[in-house]
Amino acid sequence: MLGRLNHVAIAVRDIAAASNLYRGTLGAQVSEPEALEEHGVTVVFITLPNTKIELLEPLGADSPIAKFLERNPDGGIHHVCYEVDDILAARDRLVNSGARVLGSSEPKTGAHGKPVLFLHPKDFNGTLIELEQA
Ligand SMILES: CC[C@H](C(=O)O)C(=O)SCCNC(=O)CCNC(=O)[C@H](O)C(C)(C)COP(=O)(O)OP(=O)(O)OC[C@H]1O[C@@H](n2cnc3c(N)ncnc32)[C@H](O)[C@@H]1OP(=O)(O)O
Ligand SMILES: [Co+2]
Repeated sequence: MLGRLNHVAIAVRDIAAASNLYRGTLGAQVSEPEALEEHGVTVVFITLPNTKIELLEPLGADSPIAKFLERNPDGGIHHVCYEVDDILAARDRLVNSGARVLGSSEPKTGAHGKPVLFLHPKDFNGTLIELEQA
Protein backbone atom coordinates (compact mmCIF):
# COMPACT_ATOMS: atom_id res chain seq x y z
CA MET A 1 0.00 0.00 0.00
CA LEU A 2 2.70 2.56 0.89
CA GLY A 3 4.50 4.28 -1.95
CA ARG A 4 7.25 6.92 -1.93
CA LEU A 5 8.20 9.00 1.11
CA ASN A 6 6.72 12.29 -0.06
CA HIS A 7 8.06 14.45 2.79
CA VAL A 8 9.26 14.66 6.35
CA ALA A 9 7.74 17.62 8.22
CA ILE A 10 9.51 19.70 10.84
CA ALA A 11 7.52 22.06 13.09
CA VAL A 12 9.31 25.37 13.71
CA ARG A 13 8.50 28.55 15.63
CA ASP A 14 9.95 30.89 12.99
CA ILE A 15 9.65 29.65 9.42
CA ALA A 16 11.62 32.59 7.97
CA ALA A 17 14.58 31.87 10.25
CA ALA A 18 14.36 28.12 9.58
CA SER A 19 14.16 28.76 5.81
CA ASN A 20 17.28 30.95 5.97
CA LEU A 21 19.07 28.24 7.93
CA TYR A 22 18.28 25.63 5.27
CA ARG A 23 18.91 28.05 2.36
CA GLY A 24 22.04 29.69 3.77
CA THR A 25 23.77 27.32 6.20
CA LEU A 26 22.66 24.10 4.52
CA GLY A 27 22.65 25.36 0.93
CA ALA A 28 19.21 23.91 0.21
CA GLN A 29 16.56 24.95 -2.29
CA VAL A 30 13.66 26.38 -0.26
CA SER A 31 10.24 27.40 -1.62
CA GLU A 32 8.46 30.61 -0.66
CA PRO A 33 6.12 30.41 2.38
CA GLU A 34 2.52 29.42 1.70
CA ALA A 35 -0.21 30.13 4.26
CA LEU A 36 -2.60 27.17 4.47
CA GLU A 37 -5.44 28.73 6.48
CA GLU A 38 -7.58 25.60 6.35
CA HIS A 39 -4.74 23.59 7.86
CA GLY A 40 -3.63 26.16 10.44
CA VAL A 41 -0.03 26.26 9.21
CA THR A 42 2.34 28.18 6.98
CA VAL A 43 4.58 25.82 4.99
CA VAL A 44 7.70 25.85 2.88
CA PHE A 45 9.15 22.86 1.02
CA ILE A 46 12.83 22.02 0.75
CA THR A 47 13.48 19.95 -2.36
CA LEU A 48 15.99 17.12 -1.95
CA PRO A 49 17.14 14.63 -4.61
CA ASN A 50 15.01 11.84 -3.11
CA THR A 51 12.22 13.52 -1.09
CA LYS A 52 11.19 16.83 0.50
CA ILE A 53 11.37 18.48 3.88
CA GLU A 54 8.27 20.43 4.89
CA LEU A 55 8.75 23.23 7.41
CA LEU A 56 5.59 24.09 9.35
CA GLU A 57 4.84 27.22 11.38
CA PRO A 58 1.59 27.62 13.34
CA LEU A 59 -1.00 29.84 11.63
CA GLY A 60 -3.97 31.14 13.60
CA ALA A 61 -5.24 30.49 17.11
CA ASP A 62 -6.27 26.88 16.50
CA SER A 63 -3.19 25.54 14.76
CA PRO A 64 -2.96 21.73 15.14
CA ILE A 65 0.78 22.08 15.75
CA ALA A 66 0.59 24.64 18.56
CA LYS A 67 0.64 22.10 21.39
CA PHE A 68 3.43 20.16 19.66
CA LEU A 69 5.59 23.31 19.79
CA GLU A 70 4.66 23.88 23.43
CA ARG A 71 5.98 20.39 24.12
CA ASN A 72 8.96 20.89 21.81
CA PRO A 73 9.95 24.59 22.09
CA ASP A 74 12.95 24.20 19.76
CA GLY A 75 10.76 22.55 17.13
CA GLY A 76 11.09 18.98 15.93
CA ILE A 77 10.12 16.31 13.46
CA HIS A 78 6.34 16.48 13.29
CA HIS A 79 5.16 13.90 10.74
CA VAL A 80 6.09 11.73 7.81
CA CYS A 81 4.08 11.69 4.59
CA TYR A 82 3.77 8.53 2.52
CA GLU A 83 2.20 8.43 -0.94
CA VAL A 84 -0.56 5.92 -1.65
CA ASP A 85 -2.06 5.00 -5.02
CA ASP A 86 -5.65 5.07 -3.76
CA ILE A 87 -6.23 7.13 -0.61
CA LEU A 88 -9.85 6.03 -0.19
CA ALA A 89 -8.93 2.35 -0.42
CA ALA A 90 -6.07 3.01 2.02
CA ARG A 91 -8.45 4.79 4.41
CA ASP A 92 -10.96 1.95 4.29
CA ARG A 93 -8.24 -0.65 4.91
CA LEU A 94 -6.87 1.34 7.85
CA VAL A 95 -10.29 1.98 9.42
CA ASN A 96 -11.13 -1.72 9.04
CA SER A 97 -7.88 -2.52 10.84
CA GLY A 98 -8.91 -0.27 13.75
CA ALA A 99 -6.56 2.64 13.01
CA ARG A 100 -7.82 6.13 13.79
CA VAL A 101 -8.09 8.61 10.90
CA LEU A 102 -7.84 12.15 12.33
CA GLY A 103 -10.57 14.73 11.72
CA SER A 104 -13.08 13.88 9.02
CA SER A 105 -12.48 10.53 7.34
CA GLU A 106 -12.91 12.38 4.04
CA PRO A 107 -9.50 13.47 2.70
CA LYS A 108 -8.70 17.18 2.68
CA THR A 109 -6.65 18.91 0.00
CA GLY A 110 -3.03 19.17 1.09
CA ALA A 111 -0.19 21.56 0.27
CA HIS A 112 0.42 19.82 -3.07
CA GLY A 113 -3.23 20.16 -4.08
CA LYS A 114 -3.81 16.44 -3.58
CA PRO A 115 -6.05 14.56 -1.11
CA VAL A 116 -4.40 13.87 2.28
CA LEU A 117 -5.34 12.09 5.49
CA PHE A 118 -3.65 11.89 8.90
CA LEU A 119 -3.39 8.82 11.14
CA HIS A 120 -3.20 9.05 14.92
CA PRO A 121 0.41 8.92 16.20
CA LYS A 122 -0.55 6.69 19.11
CA ASP A 123 -1.53 3.97 16.61
CA PHE A 124 1.78 4.09 14.73
CA ASN A 125 4.71 3.92 17.16
CA GLY A 126 4.32 7.54 18.27
CA THR A 127 4.62 8.83 14.73
CA LEU A 128 2.06 11.10 13.06
CA ILE A 129 1.52 9.72 9.56
CA GLU A 130 0.14 11.70 6.64
CA LEU A 131 -1.03 9.86 3.55
CA GLU A 132 -1.10 11.73 0.23
CA GLN A 133 -2.73 10.53 -2.96
CA ALA A 134 0.11 9.85 -5.45
C1 LIG B 1 -2.12 19.09 4.93
C2 LIG B 1 -1.24 20.25 4.68
C3 LIG B 1 0.24 19.93 4.91
C4 LIG B 1 0.69 18.92 3.86
O1 LIG B 1 1.74 18.28 4.03
O2 LIG B 1 0.00 18.86 2.81
C5 LIG B 1 0.46 19.38 6.30
O3 LIG B 1 1.15 18.43 6.56
S1 LIG B 1 -0.38 20.23 7.53
C6 LIG B 1 0.27 19.53 9.07
C7 LIG B 1 -0.50 20.06 10.24
N1 LIG B 1 -1.77 19.35 10.39
C8 LIG B 1 -1.85 18.23 11.13
O4 LIG B 1 -0.89 17.81 11.75
C9 LIG B 1 -3.21 17.57 11.16
C10 LIG B 1 -3.17 16.28 11.97
N2 LIG B 1 -2.70 16.54 13.33
C11 LIG B 1 -3.58 16.64 14.36
O5 LIG B 1 -4.78 16.52 14.24
C12 LIG B 1 -2.95 16.94 15.72
O6 LIG B 1 -1.64 17.42 15.53
C13 LIG B 1 -2.89 15.68 16.64
C14 LIG B 1 -4.30 15.21 16.96
C15 LIG B 1 -2.08 14.58 16.00
C16 LIG B 1 -2.19 16.08 17.93
O7 LIG B 1 -2.76 17.27 18.37
P1 LIG B 1 -2.40 17.79 19.85
O8 LIG B 1 -0.93 17.76 20.08
O9 LIG B 1 -3.11 19.08 20.06
O10 LIG B 1 -3.17 16.69 20.68
P2 LIG B 1 -2.78 15.98 22.02
O11 LIG B 1 -1.95 16.89 22.86
O12 LIG B 1 -4.05 15.43 22.56
O13 LIG B 1 -1.84 14.77 21.51
C17 LIG B 1 -2.33 13.45 21.60
C18 LIG B 1 -1.11 12.57 21.81
O14 LIG B 1 -0.38 12.53 20.58
C19 LIG B 1 0.93 13.01 20.81
N3 LIG B 1 1.31 13.77 19.62
C20 LIG B 1 0.79 14.93 19.20
N4 LIG B 1 1.37 15.33 18.06
C21 LIG B 1 2.29 14.39 17.76
C22 LIG B 1 3.23 14.23 16.70
N5 LIG B 1 3.32 15.15 15.72
N6 LIG B 1 4.03 13.14 16.70
C23 LIG B 1 3.93 12.23 17.70
N7 LIG B 1 3.06 12.31 18.75
C24 LIG B 1 2.25 13.38 18.76
C25 LIG B 1 0.88 13.85 22.04
O15 LIG B 1 2.15 13.91 22.66
C26 LIG B 1 -0.14 13.10 22.85
O16 LIG B 1 0.48 11.98 23.42
P3 LIG B 1 0.31 11.69 25.00
O17 LIG B 1 1.21 10.53 25.28
O18 LIG B 1 -1.17 11.41 25.17
O19 LIG B 1 0.73 12.98 25.69
CO1 LIG C 1 2.66 17.30 5.55
